[in-house]
Amino acid sequence: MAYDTEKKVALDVALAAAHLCDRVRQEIVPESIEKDDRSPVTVADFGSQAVICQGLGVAFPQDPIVGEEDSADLRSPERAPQLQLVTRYVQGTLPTATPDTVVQWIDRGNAQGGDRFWTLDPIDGTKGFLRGDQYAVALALVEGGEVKVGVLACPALSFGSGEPGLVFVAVRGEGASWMPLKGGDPQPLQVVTGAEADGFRFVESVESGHGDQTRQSAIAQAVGITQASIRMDSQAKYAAVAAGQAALYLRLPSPKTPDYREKIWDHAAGVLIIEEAGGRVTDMLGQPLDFSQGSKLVNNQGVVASNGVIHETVIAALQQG
Ligand SMILES: Nc1ncnc2c1ncn2[C@@H]1O[C@H](COP(=O)(O)OS(=O)(=O)O)[C@@H](OP(=O)(O)O)[C@H]1O
Ligand SMILES: [Mg+2]
Ligand SMILES: [Mg+2]
Ligand SMILES: [Mg+2]
Repeated sequence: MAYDTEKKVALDVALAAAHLCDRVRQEIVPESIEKDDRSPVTVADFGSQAVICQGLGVAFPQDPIVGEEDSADLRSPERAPQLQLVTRYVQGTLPTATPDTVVQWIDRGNAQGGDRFWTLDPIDGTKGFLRGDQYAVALALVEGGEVKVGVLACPALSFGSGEPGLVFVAVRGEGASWMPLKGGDPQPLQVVTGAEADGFRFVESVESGHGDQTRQSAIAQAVGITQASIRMDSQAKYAAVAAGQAALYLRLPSPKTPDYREKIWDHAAGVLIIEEAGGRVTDMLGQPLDFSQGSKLVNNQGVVASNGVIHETVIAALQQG
């Protein structure tokens, strides 16, 4: 099968990183460091990026990695205690890790892209991680501008009464599946198509600054979704649509940051998982997301991810107002 090795390696490294994040949250109250853009990062974000970049570097030494984090925020002398703590957690997976190797591994994620590259969000939804809510380790392989492999590990996510901890994986053309993080048989993922729109739910961010919740509710109502939204952090929202828990994920530009361009690592894995589960993902104009322009989706604004069936109706509603 195509991309068999990539899929296996991506799953292995994402699972190792997800266990690291889970351990951090079980064992300490992670402190957040403020980055230059004032967004938070934690020892778990750095540890997750180190573990994944180390593993990808061994398996695919030629592949660039476009990752969210950068070790510059850890290298200053006053951050030495945090770097020690990151190193201790990385040693849980890679016993020979030292502060020096950890920063080198993290900085493998500083690449710009290319024809074939990986994109990594070591913790998507850091605010959710800090709050004790949803977060995801998100890893995707992009080739020729197309996402080919996507993995989302969601340590806090469960369906119904199941135990928390799920992983989602897709390979282009080969479908999408999920399994428990602790192991088990893969189960196919399929978007919801059967019900009438008034039985559908939609998902949106917890953080009001990452979208336009007023407009998102209005659009959902315009397409016949009458129930309140499910608010969830991270690309767990994509997983919810792929698994049929919701029919629609809306992420419209926030009125506070109207010119914001989405980062590729916030979407690549989730997009493929929904597409391979039978759904559709575009920007708010109905155009495909363009992953060939570096670290940002410069050619797109807003994200509409759906079960496919309602997609055109949603885009038409957006064009009306
Ligand atoms: N203004 C604005 N508009 C849209 N998106 C933004 C914005 N600012 C930040 N971000 C990105 O949001 C990522 C988390 O998105 P979520 O949908 O998970 O939001 S939330 O977790 O509910 O807060 C978050 O990813 P992480 O940093 O990995 O958590 C950011 O990349
Ligand atoms: Mg993110
Ligand atoms: Mg992140
Ligand atoms: Mg972040």
